[in-house]
Amino acid sequence: MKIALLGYGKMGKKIEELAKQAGHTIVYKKGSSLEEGSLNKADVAIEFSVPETAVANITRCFEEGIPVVSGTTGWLDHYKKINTICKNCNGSFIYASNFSVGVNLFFKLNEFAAKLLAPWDEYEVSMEEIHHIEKKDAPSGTAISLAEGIMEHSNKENWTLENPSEKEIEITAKRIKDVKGTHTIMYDSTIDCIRLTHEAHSRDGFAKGAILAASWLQDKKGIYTMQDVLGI
Ligand SMILES: NC(=O)C1=CN([C@@H]2O[C@H](COP(=O)(O)OP(=O)(O)OC[C@H]3O[C@@H](n4cnc5c(N)ncnc54)[C@H](O)[C@@H]3O)[C@@H](O)[C@H]2O)C=CC1
Ligand SMILES: O=C(O)C1=N[C@H](C(=O)O)C[C@H](O)C1
Repeated sequence: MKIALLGYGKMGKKIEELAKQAGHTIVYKKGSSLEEGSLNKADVAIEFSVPETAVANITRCFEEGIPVVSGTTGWLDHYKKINTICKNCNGSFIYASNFSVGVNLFFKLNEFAAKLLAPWDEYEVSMEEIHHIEKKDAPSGTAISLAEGIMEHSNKENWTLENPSEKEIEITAKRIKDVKGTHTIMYDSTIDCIRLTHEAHSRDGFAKGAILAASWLQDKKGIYTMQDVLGI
């Protein structure tokens, strides 16, 4: 598979390393001060950049007819607009707040727990996410996806980073050197606490999942999710 990399930071470099090991070729790379190769030679593009440039990067791929997998977080206010552009261009697109297989299974466990705990009012749900100190957005995209999963199955209507009301899920975002991504959902009562945690040991899971999604998407048209890729 011929891959274009839009964004060449920690994730772009990790994807390059693992894609080459798996026999794929990188035909285009774009970072903030780097542009190498030709986007139109790619079978598929993988976009992990910054919130400010994600929409322009993804749109460019649609306009050039290149299927695109995006993992950049923090730009989702523009998700509807991107969907419309994708449809108008007859494009191919997958966004996931987290491409690791483990987190996508964790999303399912989260929904199961939310459904199970919904009738038990004595448990109050909250969440903690911990990431490296360079991370630009808070809370993480994964934490937002987890909160959305809880909201679908409970009386919670929103999430917040501070002073939660009864209808809000409090998310605590911590930034600690070198942490790759740890998400914990807590159901706390006066008697006990139930915790569900996913901890990434490296960025390999995110990168492998993005390559898998790219390979799955390259011959399809339309808008999909990582759940479609994994069939879960
Ligand atoms: N969905 C997932 O599984 C995962 C998502 N992420 C998200 O991916 C994004 C990138 O993460 P990292 O690689 O750790 O960040 P990073 O800060 O190491 O890299 C971002 C890169 O984007 C580049 N960039 C800036 N302007 C650009 C432009 N106009 N076009 C192309 N590239 C540009 C920067 O130069 C930098 O190299 C973040 O939003 C992060 O939250 C990170 C890990 C997993
Ligand atoms: O910025 C990161 O590093 C990560 N970002 C994603 C997010 O915002 O959820 C996924 C992962 O947790 C790592």
